[in-house]
Amino acid sequence: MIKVNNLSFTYPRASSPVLQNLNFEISEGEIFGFLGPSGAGKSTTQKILYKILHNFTGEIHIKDKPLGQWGKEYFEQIGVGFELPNHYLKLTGKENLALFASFYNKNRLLKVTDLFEMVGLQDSIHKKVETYSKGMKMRLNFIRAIMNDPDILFFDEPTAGLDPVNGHKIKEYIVNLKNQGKTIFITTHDMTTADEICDRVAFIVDGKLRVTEAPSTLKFRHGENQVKVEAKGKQPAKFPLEHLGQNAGFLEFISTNELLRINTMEATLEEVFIQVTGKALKA
Ligand SMILES: Nc1ncnc2c1ncn2[C@@H]1O[C@H](COP(=O)(O)OP(=O)(O)OP(=O)(O)O)[C@@H](O)[C@H]1O
Repeated sequence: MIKVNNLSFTYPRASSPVLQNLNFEISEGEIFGFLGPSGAGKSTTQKILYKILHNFTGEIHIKDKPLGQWGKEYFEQIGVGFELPNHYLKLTGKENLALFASFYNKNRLLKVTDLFEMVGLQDSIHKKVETYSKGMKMRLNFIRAIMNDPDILFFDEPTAGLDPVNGHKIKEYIVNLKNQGKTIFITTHDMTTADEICDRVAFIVDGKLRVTEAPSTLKFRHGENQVKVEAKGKQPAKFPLEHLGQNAGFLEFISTNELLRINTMEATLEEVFIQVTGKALKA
């Protein structure tokens, strides 16, 4: 769905590139996450993909067509959830969406009342956005991004600054979109969000991609290939995962003790990020 080859980009008047030879692909129906510290180049990459920034080098194909060959019809195919919602505060929620609806082909537009209902804002549809909380603004931002029923969605830090309940809701909506077959590209600092919803993640630091992989694969590869078994009144014991079913020590341990917990010793995504990049993500 999205193919990026050797993408580099330098801001006008900047002395060095902010993106250097990025290569990645995003398949149809996939949630792909760009993880990296502040200033790594996540938003810049997305802005290039949604055609706010031009003059990049390298090749980008969207639905097998070079990005440069897409005209205005491209904006019917994509939806963008910006990091900082830029709503018209003096207008109501409904009026805000109506304004954006005018940019799109009417045939593809989803019903406004359905959208508000979907994110639990039906009671606030006629209220001015200045009265909305941050979580409500983010939900409005979310439905604005999907109102034209696009095939490809870009979300920049979709859960940033949200409380756990609102953050969870946004994650749920994103996963629902994936289940409808949408292709979703998110950027985030938030490892938990990435781990929970992304099919694959790419680590970006200083404009360079380090790894692109499924979170579960990364956590497993960078963890210890062991299980840790905890039992009542016993020191926790570790056993290699390989041939675990034939490991006499493991079998004896689990059959002769009152078990409390068995865990694989996989790394967290945050630990993997630090191992791979040498940097903490919340930099
Ligand atoms: N308009 C601009 N002109 C010049 N440099 C810019 C511009 N916008 C961003 N940059 C620089 O490009 C680099 C990458 O910025 P970008 O916003 O893509 O990072 P990011 O990974 O999205 O960070 P954050 O997580 O803070 O949003 C940073 O060093 C930033 O200062």
